[in-house]
Amino acid sequence: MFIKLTKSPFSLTKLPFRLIKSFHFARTMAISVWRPEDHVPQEVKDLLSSPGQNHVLAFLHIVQLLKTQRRTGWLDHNISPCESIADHMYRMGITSMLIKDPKVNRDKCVRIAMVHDIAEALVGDITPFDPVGKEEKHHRELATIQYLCEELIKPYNAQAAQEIMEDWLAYENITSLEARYVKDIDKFEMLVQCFEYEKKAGGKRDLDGFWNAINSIKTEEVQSWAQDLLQKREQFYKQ
Ligand SMILES: Nc1nc2c(ncn2[C@H]2C[C@H](O)[C@@H](COP(=O)(O)O)O2)c(=O)[nH]1
Ligand SMILES: [Mn+2]
Repeated sequence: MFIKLTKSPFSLTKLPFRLIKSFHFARTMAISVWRPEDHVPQEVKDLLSSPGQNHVLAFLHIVQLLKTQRRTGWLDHNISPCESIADHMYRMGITSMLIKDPKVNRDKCVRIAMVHDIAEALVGDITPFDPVGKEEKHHRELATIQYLCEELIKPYNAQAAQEIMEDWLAYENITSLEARYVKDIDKFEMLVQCFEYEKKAGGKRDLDGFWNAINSIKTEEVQSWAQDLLQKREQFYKQ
């Protein structure tokens, strides 16, 4: 959907001609307004508009898109088949159960892991290098989680909608120790997967670009896992 800027915010008469020309271009500049509802599969729209509205089923049909969408970072490196978005979140959930730090609520980490990329069902898996950019990615993902919680989850279970929204925002804004751990596990799980793909390719695949992510890992416990992984990778490439 596009919005056309038709009203010029100031009179054109005071500007030199060269600017007027470019302003005409600017006037017709279109701003794309990305909306989650424009990316909902027709089957789900039909289900939501039918008399036998089933919000649980509609939501689960959207969650299915996490099971089928492959992770872009690997596709960009021609790794096929590769893991889906759901595969990534599942192993993050399992990893969260292993945290030893007694200050951490592990169950809360599992919840955050399970929902942190849920908006990608409609937004897609955007890498840090994607031309979409961080701001637009955040806009799309926030609009999507708000849509999922308000339109699909809340009509069935308002409390669940609130909790999922809170868990997603905690991750997005890193507002708790649990969110910090899950942010770290997000990168660590990706690096474990990266090493698994490197080993599967017999070391012939260049995935070095992923390993800078180790610098984003802030907690001591997850960083210790990552350092051990790095050592095993170095040994693998020495053999
Ligand atoms: N090369 C890198 N790719 C990265 C990094 N962090 C994430 N990614 C890829 C992996 C996914 O395909 C996609 C988004 O991942 P999220 O789990 O953040 O949704 O981007 C990185 O540091 N380097
Ligand atoms: Mn993730």
